[in-house]
Amino acid sequence: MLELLDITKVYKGHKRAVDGLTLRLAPGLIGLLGPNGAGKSSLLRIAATVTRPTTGTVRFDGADAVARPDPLRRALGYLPQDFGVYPHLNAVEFLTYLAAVKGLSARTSRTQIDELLELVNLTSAGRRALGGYSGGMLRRIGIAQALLGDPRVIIVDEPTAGLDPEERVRFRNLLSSLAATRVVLLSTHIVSDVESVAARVAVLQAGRLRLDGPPEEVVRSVAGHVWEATVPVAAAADLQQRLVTTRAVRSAAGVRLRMLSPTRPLPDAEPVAPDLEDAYVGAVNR
Ligand SMILES: Nc1ncnc2c1ncn2[C@@H]1O[C@H](COP(=O)(O)OP(=O)(O)OP(=O)(O)O)[C@@H](O)[C@H]1O
Repeated sequence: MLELLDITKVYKGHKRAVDGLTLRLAPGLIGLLGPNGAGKSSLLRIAATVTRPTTGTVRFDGADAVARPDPLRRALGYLPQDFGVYPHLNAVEFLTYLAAVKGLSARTSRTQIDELLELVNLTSAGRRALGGYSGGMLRRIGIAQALLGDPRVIIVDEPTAGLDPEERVRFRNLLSSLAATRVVLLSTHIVSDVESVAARVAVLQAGRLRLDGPPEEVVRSVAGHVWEATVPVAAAADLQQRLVTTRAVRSAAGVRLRMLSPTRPLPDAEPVAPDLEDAYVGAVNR
């Protein structure tokens, strides 16, 4: 449905932010994971037709969406990382304005705004000026605006930043249910945002795809390479410098280190089953 084909993005005077990347998206939740600067936002801006790729093609339903972006724009809900609001408008006024920009009729807009405020749990705050909203509330308004017009393609850039744990779970479940019939592309550097809900996980590092597949398959990329050992507190910091560690948990006995290594990294290290966090750390350290 949405295809990003051999996409490269070079900013003036910079290295390649996206480097020859191909991603074909079908309905379902796709988690785009990557550390800061990996190129996630650049790729999402290209997919959302906000930026043009330096080279490469975006296709939507088979048609060129770089040359003719309107069909994709009409089908799209996008939450950019730096989403801003008009502080003097209240939520209903702000969403009404955006609904008009999207071309929704006044009646559809009223119904949808009521439903969306309910969905993001902001009905009672709908008439308050956005300037007085907390970071989490603004994020939820950002999510609501992305869903205006019932888009077939939903692109959300680090949508859980600033949400509290309860809101994160709510939001994960919401996107997961939307993904039953829609393309949902979500970027994050937090593995747990996508771990239980993504049908597909793509790991981006330095503008390139390092891993791409269903979570079970991605996890298999580090099978046999994950180890755990308890080490003295005094030795832990040095070992964490020398080894690729995916977790360090303090206990009464010392520090339980979880490490990635093709061979046993310490004499008393035990092999353990890998998880998505291990696969992610493995891919970005390769
Ligand atoms: N408008 C721009 N002009 C110049 N360089 C840019 C621009 N936008 C991004 N970059 C650079 O491109 C690279 C990728 O940035 P991008 O924001 O796409 O990564 P990211 O994975 O989204 O990271 P983050 O999570 O920190 O936003 C970085 O080196 C960044 O400095």
